[in-house]
Amino acid sequence: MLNNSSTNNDTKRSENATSLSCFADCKPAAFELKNLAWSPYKHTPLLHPISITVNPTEFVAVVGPNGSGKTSLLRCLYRVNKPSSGQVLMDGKDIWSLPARTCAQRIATVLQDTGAEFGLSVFEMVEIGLTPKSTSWKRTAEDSEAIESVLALLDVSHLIERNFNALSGGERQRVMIARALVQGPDILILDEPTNHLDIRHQLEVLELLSTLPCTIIVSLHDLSLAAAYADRVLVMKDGQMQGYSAANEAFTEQQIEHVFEVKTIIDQHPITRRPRFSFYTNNQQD
Ligand SMILES: Nc1ncnc2c1ncn2[C@@H]1O[C@H](COP(=O)(O)OP(=O)(O)OP(=O)(O)O)[C@@H](O)[C@H]1O
Repeated sequence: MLNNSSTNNDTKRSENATSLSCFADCKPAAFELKNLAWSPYKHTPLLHPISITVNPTEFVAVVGPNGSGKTSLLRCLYRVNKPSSGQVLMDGKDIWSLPARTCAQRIATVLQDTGAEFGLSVFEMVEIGLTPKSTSWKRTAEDSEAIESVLALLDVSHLIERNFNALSGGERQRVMIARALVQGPDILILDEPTNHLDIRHQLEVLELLSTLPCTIIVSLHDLSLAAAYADRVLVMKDGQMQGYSAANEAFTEQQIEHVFEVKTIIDQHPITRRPRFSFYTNNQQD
């Protein structure tokens, strides 16, 4: 977490960075959203002005109900949704003033619902992650080694020769995360990466992400995971920012009722000491 365990996080991150050669040149990016607003319509705003900063190596979780604007916001950050007003600055430069290739080299994404990919194998799918930074068409021994390392980290080495299209949803998701990691990005943006994962893999993936040396912005539906692994949490509702604070201060029972329209009891997990959420509806009260 941001305040009380930043030293532990830094140690874990640097240990992991040394074990992943693809992050050897990582220069974690700072992001600044300056009154960023977006809408596909002229007069109806979908994302209302948001101003936040994300520091290099920070892990930011974006949470909010369905339709609150999480994906729209992430699409602004990886240069797909052009702001209607305001700016997204990466290391002080407006991403729309930078060459697309620079953004593609520095930013890796893991998006929802990856479609069919022309019958490529798992190895070939992950190899695509090397494209933004590659200077030659020829695959080197280091490239193959990097691909094998990220597949091992995501627990999908055994699928290396399998057809990507024939994988389960959770297996595909882990392969797509491996593809983003092999790029060795300076900023990693993930849209609901734990959606198809079983509980063990949800925890393992979040734990892995929290050790990476790059800046991370991830949308999550699971508030426990956001509270457990993020440094800061951005809470969204109806396209508006409701709060942006350290993960251990991000959630209160009143705020969850306001944003998610459910009741909650928040206490402390007896083992991990992290916030534990027990949700219920009005109908479930005695
Ligand atoms: N290109 C678009 N054109 C029109 N409406 C859009 C477009 N993109 C998003 N929206 C609308 O903006 C709102 C926010 O959508 P968004 O996908 O950002 O929400 P979300 O918080 O990611 O939701 P979920 O949790 O369901 O994935 C929704 O009402 C959606 O229909």
